[in-house]
Amino acid sequence: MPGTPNYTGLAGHSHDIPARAGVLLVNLGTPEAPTAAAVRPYLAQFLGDPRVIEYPRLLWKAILHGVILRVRPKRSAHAYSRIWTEQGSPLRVGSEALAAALQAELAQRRPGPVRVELAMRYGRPAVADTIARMQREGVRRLLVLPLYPQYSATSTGSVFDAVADTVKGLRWPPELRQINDYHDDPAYIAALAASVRAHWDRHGRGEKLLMSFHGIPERYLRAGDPYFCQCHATARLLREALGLTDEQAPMSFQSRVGRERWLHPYTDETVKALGRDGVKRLDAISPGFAVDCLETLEEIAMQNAEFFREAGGESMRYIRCLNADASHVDALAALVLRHTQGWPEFSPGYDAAAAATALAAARERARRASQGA
Ligand SMILES: C=CC1=C(C)c2cc3[nH]c(cc4nc(cc5[nH]c(cc1n2)c(C)c5CCC(=O)O)C(CCC(=O)O)=C4C)c(C)c3C=C
Ligand SMILES: [Fe+2]
Ligand SMILES: [Fe+2]
Repeated sequence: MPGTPNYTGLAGHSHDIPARAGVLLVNLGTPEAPTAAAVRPYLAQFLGDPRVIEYPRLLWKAILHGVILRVRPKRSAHAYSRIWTEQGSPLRVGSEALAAALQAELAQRRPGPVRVELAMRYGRPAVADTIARMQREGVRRLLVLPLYPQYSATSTGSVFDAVADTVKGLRWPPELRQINDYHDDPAYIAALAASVRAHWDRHGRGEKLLMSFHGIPERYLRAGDPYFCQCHATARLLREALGLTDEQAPMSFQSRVGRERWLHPYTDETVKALGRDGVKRLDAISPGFAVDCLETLEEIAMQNAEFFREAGGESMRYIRCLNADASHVDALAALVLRHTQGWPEFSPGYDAAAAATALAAARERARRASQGA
């Protein structure tokens, strides 16, 4: 029988629940509403993270609270209001849809009780709350999959911090595995290439395909962050899959904040230069984002498309992220299966019926205990 038998005589004790495996998808997080009041606490948590801003702490806290959090929330809220949907923030809606689709796919491919949950690094649902709840519900093995194809200390590394902090506080932490990155995963690259080809079939082919990745300060690259090289590797593999040259498919880095130098070339300068150089129809894709968000829908599809037109281009068409597309779900499911080898819940021969019976019995014992029977 899966799980640890309960020898304690304490009904509802944590041993009493059959073991299950969990997959925790983690994305960046997003404000609760497109308003300055909702954006402020989100930005305070995000920009207060020492993984994101590597700067002398006291000095940075003073700048953050004294200057940035007085100005930026209003500006960001305006940008969010341009992309907000009836269901809420695109990042949340897309991430939830992806988690649900992955849950369904894994349930089909594997016999065991596998739980897929979504947490956010900043805002809600918090990583700590989600892992603690999964633990209470019997998750004894946990795979953490940050929704960042390329590793950066600022994104993936920070997710691992949150996981480590959580595990420290648990009496009985789950067995833990973490996926660092999947920037060169063949199924992921194939899914990206297929999405570009589908776009070409529908809209015709632009003269160039711009691949824009989120930037980070160049200082972090020099300190050893592998992000820049992983972005280059993704870009090269995508070019190869599509049969394009560096010229036909340039890459760039977007979203810089502050005055220091970030990774080059910058996306805004690149689209302006392409427009000036006589490119008329430009395709753009963001292969560093699993799910569409402010940085793709507002910054690329709206802002940079406008920069391109102002510089003389005719139209820049944005190719959406893979979101909950079947090809994306298939790629992530295969990734999960590779990283969970040896876990009984994912292995053929797992007795799902026995686990379900044990779970029902444990629930019944807990119900009786709570009624004082
Ligand atoms: C100022 C430092 C920042 C670093 C370093 C950084 C790295 C980084 N970010 C992402 C992914 C996303 N970032 C998003 C928004 C966003 N990013 C920053 C700043 C840094 N990011 C800010 C201030 C914001 C908030 C919006 C704004 O005020 O401009 C998002 C979108 C969130 C959403 O709600 O839609 C994503 C996704 C990665 C992958 C990364 C390092 C590689
Ligand atoms: Fe960011
Ligand atoms: Fe941005």
